[in-house]
Amino acid sequence: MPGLLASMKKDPQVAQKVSGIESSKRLAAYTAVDHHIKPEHRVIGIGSGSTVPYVVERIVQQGQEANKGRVFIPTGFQSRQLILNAKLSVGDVDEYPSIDVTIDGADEVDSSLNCIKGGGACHLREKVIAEAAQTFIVVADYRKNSQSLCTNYPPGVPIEVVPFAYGKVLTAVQKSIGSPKATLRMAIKKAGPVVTDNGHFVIDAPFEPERMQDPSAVLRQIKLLTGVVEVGLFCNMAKAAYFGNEDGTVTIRHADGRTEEISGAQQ
Ligand SMILES: O=C(CO)[C@H](O)[C@H](O)COP(=O)(O)O
Repeated sequence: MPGLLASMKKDPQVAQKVSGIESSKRLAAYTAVDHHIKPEHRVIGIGSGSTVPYVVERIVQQGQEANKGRVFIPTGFQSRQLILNAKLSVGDVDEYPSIDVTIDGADEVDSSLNCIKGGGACHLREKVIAEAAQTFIVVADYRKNSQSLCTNYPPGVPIEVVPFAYGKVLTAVQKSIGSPKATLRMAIKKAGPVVTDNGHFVIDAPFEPERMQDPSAVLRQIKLLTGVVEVGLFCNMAKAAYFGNEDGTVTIRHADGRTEEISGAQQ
């Protein structure tokens, strides 16, 4: 899509909006790093997506001394490249099963901090790295801040499946789980389906927002289907979510129900 983005950016109004969204992502990421990546943290999980590069950028700004002796655990190919390009040390969760803090993006976050993740098809590793962390923090722009899941993210819930079982799982998701419009995610610059970093396919399952009043129940139902590897519903996992706003403020929602509006980090 780079051609489309380039032509959109030529329209001044669209260009302003795009750069507004980018600066909202950066604001959320910088503020979350300032609040949660402390000198004593040695093992840090790095998520995937377009907001996370700003997380790595801010961590690099903490300086070589702060990052000496730290190891960064990626959630997929993209975040591994980010870590390597930033000249930070990379590790894997099998060597470091206990992570101090993981910071990751999200596709949608509800008022209880339940998240839809997997827009980049990385949600299996993302969930492992989030679960391994003592503190899991979400960073996103204001568009992801929602009351109820499946309101602002039309593709719905990403479901990673083993390839040979996709037809059976897709039919079950459509007919038994209640997502009649669920589809197999197709690749854009490759003929055929998206293949994850783990060699699996992804089904995107939109649900009515009412169904998402209890996302844990939907998660349990989908996870019980044989052939499902992981579901992009992250329920009761995040300690806080940071949303960058267009006016330069950051909305922080905490797991205990508190919400703060603060000025974003100095850039
Ligand atoms: O879950 C993810 C990838 O699997 C991403 O964290 C999610 O898609 C958010 O990405 P972005 O920061 O580009 O909005």
